[in-house]
Amino acid sequence: MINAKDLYLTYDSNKYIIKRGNFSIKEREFVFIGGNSGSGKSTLLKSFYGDIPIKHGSLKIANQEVFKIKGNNLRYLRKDIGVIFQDYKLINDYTIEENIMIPLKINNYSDEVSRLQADNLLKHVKLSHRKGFYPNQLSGGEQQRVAVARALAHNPKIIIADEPTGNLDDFNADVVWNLLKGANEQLGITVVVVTHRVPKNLGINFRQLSIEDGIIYEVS
Ligand SMILES: Nc1ncnc2c1ncn2[C@@H]1O[C@H](COP(=O)(O)OP(=O)(O)OP(=O)(O)O)[C@@H](O)[C@H]1O
Repeated sequence: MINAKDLYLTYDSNKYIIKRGNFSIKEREFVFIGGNSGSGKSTLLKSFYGDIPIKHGSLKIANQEVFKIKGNNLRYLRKDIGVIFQDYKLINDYTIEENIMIPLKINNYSDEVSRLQADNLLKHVKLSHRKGFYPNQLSGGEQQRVAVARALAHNPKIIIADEPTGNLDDFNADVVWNLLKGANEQLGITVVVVTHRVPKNLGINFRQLSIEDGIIYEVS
């Protein structure tokens, strides 16, 4: 699903953030990426959806060579990917239902189908009763559940999450881990998560990678 060969990533060509990256992540795998602050974890995740200015080597996501994709065609890559951030990145001017509809609209789903899908996902993340609320009327844990629903909305093959529980207490972190586990187990979605806190007792098989001095290591 994700294949990197001699992957190099840099923002300004003076210093490579990722060097000689060789790894692969198979369909349906659940993978954690660790490493010290500033080691390049977010940079690596960004490269998965084509958001790095300078890159060398090969990076294939769902059989698409990311580095060959030009401009507007990135939307075809992003069709396969759902992204979750530590700070939720919901749009405050939109209701939570409308937030979940965004990836559906981008991918040309009709209004009717988008609304239906958003409402099903709101039910899935147990927020149907908040449908017309705006993000700033929700707790952090609730906002992250909306972000998970938005990431799932367009039926992606891969979910990429950057410290998805970084702002959450243990209870809300567990809710998010269970949603990601469900996406992996029940929907067969490949999940790649950057985290400092690998959850205990996740209850599924997972693999761990770590980044040190720009080099990606297999931990387990
Ligand atoms: N847009 C950017 N332009 C230039 N340099 C950047 C940019 N974003 C990140 N960097 C640099 O790249 C390096 C890796 O940053 P990155 O955010 O990938 O690390 P990280 O492992 O995710 O860190 P953290 O755990 O603190 O979030 C850092 O030295 C950072 O300063």
